[in-house]
Amino acid sequence: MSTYDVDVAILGAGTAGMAAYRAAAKHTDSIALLDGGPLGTTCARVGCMPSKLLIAAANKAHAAQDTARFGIHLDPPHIDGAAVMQRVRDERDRFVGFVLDAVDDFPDRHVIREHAVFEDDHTLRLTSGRKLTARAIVIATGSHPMIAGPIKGAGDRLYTNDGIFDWQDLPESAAVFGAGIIGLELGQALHRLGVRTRLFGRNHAVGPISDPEVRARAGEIFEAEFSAHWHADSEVTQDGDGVIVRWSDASDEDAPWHEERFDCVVAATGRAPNVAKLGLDQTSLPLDQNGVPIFDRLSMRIGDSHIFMAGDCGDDLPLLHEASDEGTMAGENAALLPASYRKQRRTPLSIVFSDPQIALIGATHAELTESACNFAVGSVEFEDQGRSRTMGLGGGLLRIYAELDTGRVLGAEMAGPDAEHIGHLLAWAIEENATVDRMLSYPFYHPTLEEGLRTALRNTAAALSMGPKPPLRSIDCGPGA
Ligand SMILES: Cc1cc2nc3c(=O)[nH]c(=O)nc-3n(C[C@H](O)[C@H](O)[C@H](O)COP(=O)(O)OP(=O)(O)OC[C@H]3O[C@@H](n4cnc5c(N)ncnc54)[C@H](O)[C@@H]3O)c2cc1C
Ligand SMILES: NC(=O)c1ccc[n+]([C@@H]2O[C@H](COP(=O)([O-])OP(=O)(O)OC[C@H]3O[C@@H](n4cnc5c(N)ncnc54)[C@H](O)[C@@H]3O)[C@@H](O)[C@H]2O)c1
Repeated sequence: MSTYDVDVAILGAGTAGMAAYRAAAKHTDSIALLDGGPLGTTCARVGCMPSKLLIAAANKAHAAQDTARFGIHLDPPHIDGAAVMQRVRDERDRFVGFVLDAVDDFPDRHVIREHAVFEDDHTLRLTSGRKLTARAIVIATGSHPMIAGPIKGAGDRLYTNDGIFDWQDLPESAAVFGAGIIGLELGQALHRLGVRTRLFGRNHAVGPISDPEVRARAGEIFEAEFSAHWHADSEVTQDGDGVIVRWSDASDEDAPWHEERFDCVVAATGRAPNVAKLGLDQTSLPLDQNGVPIFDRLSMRIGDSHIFMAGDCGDDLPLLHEASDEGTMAGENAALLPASYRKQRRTPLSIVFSDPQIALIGATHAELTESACNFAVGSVEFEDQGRSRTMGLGGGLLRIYAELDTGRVLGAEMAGPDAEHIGHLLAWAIEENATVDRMLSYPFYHPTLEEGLRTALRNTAAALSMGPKPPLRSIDCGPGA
């Protein structure tokens, strides 16, 4: 007979927590899924889905303004900001509804609508003051936007992803801080929706790109479309119902300072795991310098304890599909303790839904360089690539990294058209341990963007001394291949 109130307690009913719940429920009926916050998941409420809805509207507006070069002349489109935001909210609410229905399907006895903090390794204190003991625990508490430095000066004109999808209308102007994934996606979307936008980054980051050549190419394409400063010093002050931003180029101490007024600041300056308020200091868990428990990413177990991490709170790969995988592993292992299984992780894949899209697949350029791995690089530029050119999709760069001697594809970074699809093809091939030679044996249709992938593979084979360099633009495979 158990001495604990429940077998498995799960802190957080987001993507990771719900996956943990489903996995644990296959093995035990004694579960508490705890969450006192709004249900619906970060992904559906304030993350992946509403951001992609905003981007979809922005890309429609952009396409409607970009027809003249095809010989099609339209009146400039009228962007009805209130209607744009109405669709974002309506569709977002639909996605949130799907999640709420899923939670409604969980037995009431399993769901406790309260937050929890640790009193000791097995005891949780709930918001109501009630205590709950658990044999095993999964921490799946997510993350929150980090606000630090000059942007605090924006006062109540500061927005994060937690607030902007509830806007009733689009602002006239916005200063977007952070040129990471969220900043690029939202900054470009606001610009395309007619919002006067300026993007301020740090340390020359362009999304998550680590390859200097891909980063330079992406930066050049974005800068040609909207105002972006990849390494800016800035000062922000609230000015009535707006903000004044002063900025200069941080790479040059003699650079002049500029000043511009905006309706608001959108902060996309990184996210921090929700661990600080969990009372982890009351436990025996090992913590890293940021206070995040140190766990094994193949089992999600913290040391040899009965406590597991899952999702964004682990500060590892804060992406939806990773949160789901981690939740499943953590929930199953929590229920099966003392058995705890280690599982291979999937090939890393990260996609930014900007235009050009960005994809990082497998090992990054930075990881390979730091590990002193012997690798060769082959690339393709999409500016003159047949399909990209016919569709007017614009340029971009794909660079593929392959192991010397074996020809095994290790990774790739891309900023270019339809990187979401080419990224998947590469990730699936890496998952199968494919070599460049093997990938070149796959079929490629003409004229497609995938022919650009083939050109990059042929160039990689040449760089490995495993094949001839293709003729310029791979003309032997068709025009613009
Ligand atoms: C703007 C934006 C866009 C994104 N777009 C993408 C994308 O396109 N693709 C992609 O793969 N990823 C994307 N992400 C990342 C993705 O949304 C996250 O990786 C994922 O939602 C993390 O899920 P989670 O379960 O860890 O956290 P969450 O879904 O945030 O769940 C955490 C839950 O824990 C609860 N909680 C917190 N503290 C406690 C406590 N003490 N006790 C009990 N419960 C607690 C919270 O209330 C919350 O419900 C995006 C993120 C953002 C912000
Ligand atoms: N398409 C997707 O998969 C997707 C989309 C959005 C978010 N996400 C997830 O959410 C996470 C968080 O996204 P994010 O964009 O907030 O973080 P991020 O870490 O990608 O980027 C934050 C950027 O802000 C910069 N920065 C910090 N302080 C600054 C300041 N004061 N001024 C200017 N720049 C500053 C940082 O140098 C960094 O480049 C991502 O890591 C990602 O995993 C994924």
